[in-house]
Amino acid sequence: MGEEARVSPLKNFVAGGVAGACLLLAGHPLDTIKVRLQTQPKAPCAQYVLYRGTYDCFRKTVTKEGVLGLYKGMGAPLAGVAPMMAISFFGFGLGKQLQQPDPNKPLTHTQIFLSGCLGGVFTTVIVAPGERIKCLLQVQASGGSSRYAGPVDCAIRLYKTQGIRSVYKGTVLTLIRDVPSNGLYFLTYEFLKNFLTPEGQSVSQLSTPKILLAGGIAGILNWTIALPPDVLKSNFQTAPDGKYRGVVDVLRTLLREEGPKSLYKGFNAVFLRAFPANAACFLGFEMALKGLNAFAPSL
Ligand SMILES: CC(=O)O[C@H](CC(=O)[O-])C[N+](C)(C)C
Repeated sequence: MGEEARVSPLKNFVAGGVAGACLLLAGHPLDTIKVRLQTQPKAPCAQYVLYRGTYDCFRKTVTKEGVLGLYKGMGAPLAGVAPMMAISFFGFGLGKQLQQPDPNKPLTHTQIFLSGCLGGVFTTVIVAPGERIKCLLQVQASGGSSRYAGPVDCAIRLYKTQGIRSVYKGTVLTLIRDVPSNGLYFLTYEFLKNFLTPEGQSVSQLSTPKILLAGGIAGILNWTIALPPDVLKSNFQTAPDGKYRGVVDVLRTLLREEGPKSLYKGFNAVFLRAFPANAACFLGFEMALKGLNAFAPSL
């Protein structure tokens, strides 16, 4: 695919951390809205619905909790998203390196997709507990209760009451969400980078607007397949213990109670966030990588 430079999983790791910080700063407010919409209690009739949509949720959150309300639950992701993206980019780089013994031989689309999937497998170790804690905090804030004082308190209480299984509740759904979507994410970005590079130029010279465009579209496509399992995951991770017997049970219950449209709950918030957050993410990655290539070329 016209990739020229030697892939360094280590550089990918560091630059991926920077990418994660950019992703979070640009995207967390809309993530809060997404989780609140996805998990709001089912109302007996339209009149009693807590949030009528993305804008209504945004307005009510800001009115009731101030702008900082949109950044609720950011403690866990702050400690989680930068490492998560670092691991994701590392796994992607490692997957590429393992499949590309000769750096001059371009990888196929399938190989790039599989490299991205590897990143998704690696990240689940920290994403599953991070998402469990983040979703519980986001939902408790919208429900008006304050059972957990913060991410650390939440993690300790989950662990103390039901052990590590409770902290890792939702792991299978996290894998279902993140493995294929990670593959599509990186494949889309690499494909668009090559597609947008003018004939005879190097992909490493791609302009900032084109990087933003490729990153934004990669984010959108990633969420197109990640959203249905994400809805199931958010509901499963925030449900009282024993409410669902497993992954299939959440799916069946949601389809029975709210219909197939419920699998795309939070659609507007997700897609409003996906473009800017992932555009910022890939721009952060490319800038950090450039810096590393200049200051630590042998890393
Ligand atoms: C589904 C998801 O978490 O996507 C990440 C980007 C985002 O918008 O949060 C990227 N990645 C698939 C690499 C985890």
